[in-house]
Amino acid sequence: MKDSFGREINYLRISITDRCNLRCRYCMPEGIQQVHMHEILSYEEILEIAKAAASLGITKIKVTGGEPLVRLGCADLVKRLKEIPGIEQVTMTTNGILLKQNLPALKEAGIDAINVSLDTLKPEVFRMITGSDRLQEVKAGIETSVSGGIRTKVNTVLQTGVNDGEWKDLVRLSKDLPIDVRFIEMMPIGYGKKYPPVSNEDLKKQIEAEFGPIEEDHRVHGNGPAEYVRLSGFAGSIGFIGAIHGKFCSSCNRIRLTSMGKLKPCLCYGDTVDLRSILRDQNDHQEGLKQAIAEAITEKPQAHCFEQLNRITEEQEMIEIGG
Ligand SMILES: Nc1nc2c(ncn2[C@@H]2O[C@H](COP(=O)(O)OP(=O)(O)OP(=O)(O)O)[C@@H](O)[C@H]2O)c(=O)[nH]1
Ligand SMILES: C[S@@+](CC[C@H](N)C(=O)[O-])C[C@H]1O[C@@H](n2cnc3c(N)ncnc32)[C@H](O)[C@@H]1O
Ligand code: SF4
Ligand code: SF4
Repeated sequence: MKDSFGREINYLRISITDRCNLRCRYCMPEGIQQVHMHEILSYEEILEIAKAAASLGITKIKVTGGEPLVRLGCADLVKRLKEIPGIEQVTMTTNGILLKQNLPALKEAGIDAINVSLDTLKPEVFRMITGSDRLQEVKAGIETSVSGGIRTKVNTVLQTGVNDGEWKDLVRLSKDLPIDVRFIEMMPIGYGKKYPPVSNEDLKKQIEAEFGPIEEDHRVHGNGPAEYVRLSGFAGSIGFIGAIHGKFCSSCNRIRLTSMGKLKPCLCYGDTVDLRSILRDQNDHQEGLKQAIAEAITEKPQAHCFEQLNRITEEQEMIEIGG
């Protein structure tokens, strides 16, 4: 279905938990206040919502978190999402810690692609950013995903004075392996407000100066907002998610579901439509859900206002929204 600005909305991001086994400094350094499991949508409820969304034209689903792989049964959910008529792709964004052990089940479930967040290749910087010593597990997750034949991308958020000196090594990850390395500009949501974004436009120039001419890559790499370039002799591509310096809202194609059943039309604003109450209080779930999802799509704002911090109304942390 189209929103009121003519954008086709075909991509639903589902946060299946707001718990996480890392404590990234720009996302949730203290961990979330745990809510009772009853507050969180059950897998059955998520599937009902996905079914209603598919009937309105959603064809692509991203499973995210918190950390999606800390919730038991995640691979089975992927399998059941893929069985919904109209759903063409189910992909996942993960911190990679539990990926290696979950890969067989995810493959079996038919996962279409996996994005792994990795901001640094240095154990001491990993510890500083995430509060954890589990860098090797993340790397093993990426390697297992690639060698298992899954389309794999790496998500990196650069921070000045922390990991911005590592961009060359991170770019090189895609030299020999067919993975896309994507640089995401920090967004002023939650703790992200404390850290200014490193400009992807400047980074592109630095990459070109170091690795030679970049060529735009128009092949389809996923369903998200990244722009891709190719470097001569590289197996994978480099992607840029320039939320601040390369605003992409005019081509937005998505809505987001939080783990507590709130449907968010836009990352930047706090407005939501409550789907959980429809599931728990109404009889004809599918009809109620369809109406509510259509309402959220219709009310989708034209663009974010990250350049004017006082206009941002989202008060949740990124861990609750799912990125
Ligand atoms: N501003 C903005 N940022 C987004 C949006 N969608 C994704 N992002 C950012 O891009 C990051 C990476 O998203 P991913 O979960 O890896 O997935 P994706 O890039 O949307 O999708 P694929 O390319 O299909 O894998 C997110 O964590 C956000 O930081 C969006 O709608 N608006
Ligand atoms: C919120 S996490 C959820 C999935 C999973 N735990 C992970 O880390 O991939 C999804 C993505 O959001 C990114 N992210 C978190 N806070 C951000 C912020 N303020 N600005 C930009 N990206 C952010 C993370 O780097 C990660 O790639
Ligand atoms: S970015 Fe992902 S891994 Fe890091 S704290 Fe947030 S949800 Fe957890
Ligand atoms: S900030 Fe809002 S409108 Fe812009 S791309 Fe993200 S969700 Fe879409």
